[in-house]
Amino acid sequence: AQPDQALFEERHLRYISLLGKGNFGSVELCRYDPLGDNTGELVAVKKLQPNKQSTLDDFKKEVKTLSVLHCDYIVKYRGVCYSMGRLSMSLVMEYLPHGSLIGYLENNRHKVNTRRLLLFASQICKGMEYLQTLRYVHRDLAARNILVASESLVKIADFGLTKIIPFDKEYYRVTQPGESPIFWYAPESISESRFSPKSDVWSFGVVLHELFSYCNMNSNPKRVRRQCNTIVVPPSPFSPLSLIVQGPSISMHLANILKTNWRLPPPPSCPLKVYGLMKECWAYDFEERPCFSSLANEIETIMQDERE
Ligand SMILES: C[C@H](Nc1nc(-c2c[nH]c3ncc(Cl)cc23)ncc1F)C(=O)NCC(F)(F)F
Repeated sequence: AQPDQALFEERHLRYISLLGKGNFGSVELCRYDPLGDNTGELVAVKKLQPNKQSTLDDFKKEVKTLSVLHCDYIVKYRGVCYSMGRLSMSLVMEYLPHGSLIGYLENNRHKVNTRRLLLFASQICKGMEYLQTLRYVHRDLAARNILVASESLVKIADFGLTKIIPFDKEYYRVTQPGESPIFWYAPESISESRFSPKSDVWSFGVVLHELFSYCNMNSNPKRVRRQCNTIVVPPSPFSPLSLIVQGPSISMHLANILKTNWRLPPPPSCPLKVYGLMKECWAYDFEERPCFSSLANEIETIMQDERE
């Protein structure tokens, strides 16, 4: 295996705790301790539980994707660990002790001012800009999938839904959409399962909203299970939906209100210029949405003003 494709021997991977679960399997905190003296490094190990949603093939694609990404704003790939012969494999990544953005912002609200939120936003833009140079669409950009490396560094993680846009097309069309984070989805992704760099920009607008709401859950959209089409949305910015939506399907309902140009209102004490950025990302027509490089510039300009 190539040097960066490190091979981790299962017998030296010591389980410490469960970090979280997704619709693919789980991520565990482990210590890779070949010397057996607890001096080994802490790693995050993603184990696949193949189910209807995700297969070993999807997982191998996720490993392949992460292994070629080298960017300060993307969680580092460490290698793989095979068990049960080569039947099952785990993805080994760097462990970031501050955890995901959601928990961090809820617990450190006092420590995080507007400038810090804007710094995080510009880092996410730069990570996404890098991803797009390789023709990847993330498809699950959300605060829950951003990790906090330090008080001044965040990284994009969870490439489980990431796809490569074919060389001869400008977008990726998904055939069997599984459980969809529709409140982070652009209209064209909801109604046509069409994903492009501009649909990631729409999701980035929702991440901006999460950042400036300090991921305060009761002012945040929720993930809904597409299958059930019946959810109870607690009173939230999606208030037109804060009722039991049944029948034709919540996603068509959402697509319709987005068409009427309804959008999430600005989070409390969100700078107007930042809300302006969100609205740019939420242009109904994806051609009108900015690209991540221009978003990064606009954010840096607002950061200057915040400094004065
Ligand atoms: C399913 C896993 N969930 C969680 N992971 C961690 C975590 C802390 N520190 C970490 N260091 C490296 C990794 Cl890969 C995860 C964590 N904390 C809480 C979780 F619920 C996950 O991957 N979530 C996506 C993202 F990584 F973006 F947060």
